[in-house]
Amino acid sequence: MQKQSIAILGAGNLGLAIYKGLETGGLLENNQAILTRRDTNAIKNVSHPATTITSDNRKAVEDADIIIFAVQPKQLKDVIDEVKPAIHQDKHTLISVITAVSTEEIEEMIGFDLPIIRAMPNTAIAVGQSMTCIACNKAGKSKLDAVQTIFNCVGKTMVIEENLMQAATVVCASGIAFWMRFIRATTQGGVQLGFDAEDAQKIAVQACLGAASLLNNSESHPEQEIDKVTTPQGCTIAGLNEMEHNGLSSALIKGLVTSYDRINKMKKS
Ligand SMILES: NC(=O)C1=CN([C@@H]2O[C@H](COP(=O)(O)OP(=O)(O)OC[C@H]3O[C@@H](n4cnc5c(N)ncnc54)[C@H](OP(=O)(O)O)[C@@H]3O)[C@@H](O)[C@H]2O)C=CC1
Ligand SMILES: O=C(O)[C@@H]1CCC=N1
Repeated sequence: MQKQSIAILGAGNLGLAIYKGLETGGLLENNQAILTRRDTNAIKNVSHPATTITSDNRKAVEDADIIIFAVQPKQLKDVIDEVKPAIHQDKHTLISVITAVSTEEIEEMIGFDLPIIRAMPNTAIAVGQSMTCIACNKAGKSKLDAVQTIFNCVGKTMVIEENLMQAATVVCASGIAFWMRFIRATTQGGVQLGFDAEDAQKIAVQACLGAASLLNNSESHPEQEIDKVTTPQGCTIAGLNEMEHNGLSSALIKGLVTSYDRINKMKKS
């Protein structure tokens, strides 16, 4: 890939996680990163020499080829108004990781056609394990491969239709929080059964990783793997059925749908 400057406008939780991913994925060896936020003192533990930290969004855009918008949804319009004069159709590729804002809405805010990619990574991007769902506007199709190459360095990618971006936000991005709660609850159970918290968490994390790897490394289905664990009249089926009597699968599905519906409300507010 030809040397490029990547500006992340809004180096908060996700913006910094993306930056860390670019660093650990080796993308800063040949490329430059520019990080912005208003309170630049809050950007900690950034020492890679190929990095500039600034609160000047417009200068960042002038100096960048790829611009990643990573501010909160309500902050986007002001940021776009600020940087619009520095955006050039033939120079810039815009990537937005912002929830509930379509490529069409971004195009309208900017006022002219240019490549816009919506990417929905998750915070595991910091450790190179994101799933990043990607969609684009018409002009963005020519940049899709290049953007996918970047996100492939920090996990896996899936190109999707933009109308699935809301579902991707819930399953992929919010998914990190949902799995964390599952791991935490397992840890709490482990503590009640006798492990100290540190050991209980280690076991919960490795069991979670193991379950994911079983599916990741084969064509298997979760129920096939469950059948291999559940000895007749054994402890696993007893525990699993108790969880289902208490609505485990139903609670998860309802939670996903509630998150999805919340995005619709964010769109209207
Ligand atoms: N967190 C996550 O896991 C995910 C988040 N997203 C989306 O990513 C976006 C960011 O989320 P998240 O990182 O959690 O939010 P944060 O609030 O942590 O980050 C937003 C950052 O934007 C900065 N910011 C605000 N206004 C400006 C401005 N005018 N110029 C430059 N920087 C500015 C803020 O810093 P300061 O106030 O100092 O300027 C802040 O650091 C959201 O749209 C969210 O929907 C998507 C997927 C996952
Ligand atoms: O909670 C949120 O709204 C954002 C989007 C997905 C993860 N964090």
